[in-house]
Amino acid sequence: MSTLMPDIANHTTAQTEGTLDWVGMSNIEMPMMVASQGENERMVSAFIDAFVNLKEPQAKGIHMSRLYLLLDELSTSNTLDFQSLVTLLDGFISSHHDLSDNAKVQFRFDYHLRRKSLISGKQGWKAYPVTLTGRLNKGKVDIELAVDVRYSSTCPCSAALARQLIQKAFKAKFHDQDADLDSIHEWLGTTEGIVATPHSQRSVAELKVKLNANTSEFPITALVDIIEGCLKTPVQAAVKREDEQEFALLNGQNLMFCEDAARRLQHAMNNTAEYDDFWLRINHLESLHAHDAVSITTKGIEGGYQP
Ligand SMILES: Nc1nc2c(ncn2[C@@H]2O[C@H](COP(=O)(O)OP(=O)(O)OP(=O)(O)O)[C@@H](O)[C@H]2O)c(=O)[nH]1
Repeated sequence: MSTLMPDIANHTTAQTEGTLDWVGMSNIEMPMMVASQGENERMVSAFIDAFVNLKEPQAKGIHMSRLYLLLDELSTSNTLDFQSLVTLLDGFISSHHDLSDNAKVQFRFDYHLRRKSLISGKQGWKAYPVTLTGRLNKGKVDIELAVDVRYSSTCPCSAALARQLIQKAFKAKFHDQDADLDSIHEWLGTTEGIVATPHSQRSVAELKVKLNANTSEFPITALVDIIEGCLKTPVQAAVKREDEQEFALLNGQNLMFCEDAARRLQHAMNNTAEYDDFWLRINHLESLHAHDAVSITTKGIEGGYQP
């Protein structure tokens, strides 16, 4: 059947000759079974980019269907883990012999985890955006895992300014009185007492790590735990009032600029030996400004991630 059909990719030459760095498909939607350390294998709905280079200047084009069908095979008959990702990249290149010697693939999906409330013992789902990227460049495999974690950050400068206003209001109210404990206590529970509150904002920590060849399942939960453990104020799922009060306390005790958050995460990652390299970006989606406060850093190894 297919011999009767014109085969442009095989039987014509390029209108204009030239090699291309990447050719492929973007935003392919497929379910994928993902293997993540400590979790049962889980189906996710992935958006996939698949590319090979075109090293033959006269060839009309690559064979998109071959990349697609290799992804489809992974989706229907296999699990996405470190080894199957490497095999997929090998398949991209071996299905394009003479045309390609580099390949890359990226899977973007939300990975859901059950997370506990702070105090009440309730649980709820949180969705973590995950990006898995594999590259096979001149025979060298490079597998990278990235995860975004949302959290709350309260501005230390704003908190200090608010405290100053509270002190001022206190002096104005009680300067000419012998303050008794009960009336101060009552006054502190009013908006005249706590006359100002610091601004805080929803914030996003983006963390990318290079996985080494000993990896099998992806360490998604481990990365989320590192980020949430060091920043202390991740956004919550199920929240009762006691959880909200604890969250307010955690915010008050973890005042941070974007520099503070980046240094905390940098410190935590430097104390973790498992990853060959890391890159992180902290985004504070300011409520004081209409723009974001951002800090970026890396492990700082030679030939590694660039900030
Ligand atoms: N290379 C290329 N293919 C495209 C593009 N847009 C759509 N296609 C289509 O992708 C389809 C699949 O291409 P191939 O993989 O070469 O399909 P095929 O010839 O049936 O498959 P093989 O026999 O394995 O080569 C073709 O129908 C192309 O027309 C494009 O921009 N570039």
